Amino acid sequence: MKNLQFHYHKQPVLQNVNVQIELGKIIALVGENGSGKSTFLKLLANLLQPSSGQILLNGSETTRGSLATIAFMSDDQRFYPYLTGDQLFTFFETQFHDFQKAKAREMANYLRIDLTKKISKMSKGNISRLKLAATFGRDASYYLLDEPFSGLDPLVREDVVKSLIQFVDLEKATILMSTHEIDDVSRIIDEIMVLKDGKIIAHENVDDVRSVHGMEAKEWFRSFYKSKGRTEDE
Ligand SMILES: Nc1ncnc2c1ncn2[C@@H]1O[C@H](COP(=O)(O)OP(=O)(O)OP(=O)(O)O)[C@@H](O)[C@H]1O
Repeated sequence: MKNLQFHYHKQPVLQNVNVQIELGKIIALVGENGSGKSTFLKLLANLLQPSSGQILLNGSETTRGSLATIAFMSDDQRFYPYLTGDQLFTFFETQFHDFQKAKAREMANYLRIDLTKKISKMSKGNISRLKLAATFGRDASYYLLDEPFSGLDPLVREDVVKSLIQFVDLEKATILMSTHEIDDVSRIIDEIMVLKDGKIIAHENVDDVRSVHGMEAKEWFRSFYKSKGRTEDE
């Protein structure tokens, strides 16, 4: 991303965002409510257009065509309510050439989802799990996940986090996920990106955080965010 800006009507939401996302990484996108995480992911997924600046994928600007390499999981809970899980997978097969029903079913099975049930009758946590199986059923290069753990209880989150590693070829793909649950993902992430008031205020490699600051990602994030808040408020 080069000098990316985004406004909703006249309200600036993202300002001067310059980041580079490499393949083969798991990245946590963190920041408080309203900091712009969903907007950022939607811009990357080409679902919103930047007000100015550029999003480059392998050196070229993203287009509708490049969506083929990007699998986006939204945090919208109103998700195809009239379909069953199985029908959803059949629909996804018609929408995405890289969708593999067998892979999606395997992940759904691992996450213990009843695919014969209508989505409108599923709990919030089960809808999140189904959305994950549908997203990772695709063979994409970039998986953009908006709050993938919303509605999941802590025990299930552990399984979900494990499945991320199991069902993605991390030699070839990147997972960028917004989360409020940094504790859950701190064991698997390579990088942490911090958004505050529409600006990326840090983008750190977790190994560097350990070696330079002598802290785990979650401790570093807490102390960093607090100190940033104080400096800006003063
Ligand atoms: N459709 C919209 N129209 C107008 N403003 C919007 C719209 N969607 C989001 N916003 C505003 O953009 C800003 C960033 O919202 P966004 O949803 O990207 O933040 P977020 O970090 O994902 O928040 P949360 O953690 O609560 O999901 C907020 O001020 C929000 O009110």
